[in-house]
Amino acid sequence: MTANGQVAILGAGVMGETLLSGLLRAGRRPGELLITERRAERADELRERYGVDVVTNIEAAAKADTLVLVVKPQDMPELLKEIAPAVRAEQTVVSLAAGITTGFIESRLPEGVAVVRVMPNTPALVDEGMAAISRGAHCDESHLVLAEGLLAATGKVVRVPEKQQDAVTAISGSGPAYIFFVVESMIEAGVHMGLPRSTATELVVQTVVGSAKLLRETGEHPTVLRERVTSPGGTTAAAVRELEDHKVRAAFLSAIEAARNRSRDLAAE
Ligand SMILES: NC(=O)C1=CN([C@@H]2O[C@H](COP(=O)(O)OP(=O)(O)OC[C@H]3O[C@@H](n4cnc5c(N)ncnc54)[C@H](O)[C@@H]3O)[C@@H](O)[C@H]2O)C=CC1
Ligand SMILES: O=C(O)[C@@H]1CCC=N1
Repeated sequence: MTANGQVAILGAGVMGETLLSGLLRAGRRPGELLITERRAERADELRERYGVDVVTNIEAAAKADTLVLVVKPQDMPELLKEIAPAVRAEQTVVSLAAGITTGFIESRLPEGVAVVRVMPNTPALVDEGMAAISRGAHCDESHLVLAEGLLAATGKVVRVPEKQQDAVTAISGSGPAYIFFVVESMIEAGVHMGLPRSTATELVVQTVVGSAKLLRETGEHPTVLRERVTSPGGTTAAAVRELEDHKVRAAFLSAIEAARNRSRDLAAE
């Protein structure tokens, strides 16, 4: 048993499985983990794949020391109503749901329960996740350390004030989707110009991985790195001019603000 005791993941969809598999890769034993899942066939699939016990939400709330809530924001009220009678003040509740505040969760659980809000992202599946955590009203350092221990299994973790979580959700939570959108667009451009799809895909994926490593390993500002690619009067300058003409920078700003606003609205649904 680790210092965190037993961890239950309530809702084992895309993000629940991502966390589950990361914790197992990081050395947690299947016996330290429990999952709950509304879809029976999905529960069977995960039990078989990972050797973890599948229990009901009430059983998870009664047994586990840490409850990680990974259902959709819209399913959160029902889940909290179901587990509230079994939750105790000595447990830690960790929520990965976009837009759901710690206050929303605290008001639906017994008084005094520590709630940590987390915004993870899917690169956690390959241990390159980015997670931001925020404390609720009843958290102390030990609860944040516990949440960091869970998320550090699959990548980087930073602490942010909760008021920044909607912006974080719009940047790193949804962020992988923007990158994949750019990747799709670049591959399509290659295909339009006659490259075989497999060649275009290999070129684009390695370019994205290489560019990400260059950013991380040099610590250089992206503008500096972009300027180094941009020869005077050359190909990159021609391309960047088109991106500016099509207001791609403004489109990113609007898109990311829309994601932030959507995160703010989710708790009200
Ligand atoms: N997919 C992503 O990239 C990210 C997702 N999140 C958050 O993670 C949460 C889950 O998202 P996904 O995994 O993408 O959704 P998903 O739909 O793949 O997974 C949710 C799972 O919860 C199950 N579920 C629903 N109600 C339940 C209940 N009462 N008891 C037990 N299981 C229940 C569903 O059957 C489903 O398998 C959301 O709140 C989302 O905001 C956060 C960051 C990134
Ligand atoms: O799209 C969503 O609502 C979730 C939260 C961040 C990424 N996926």
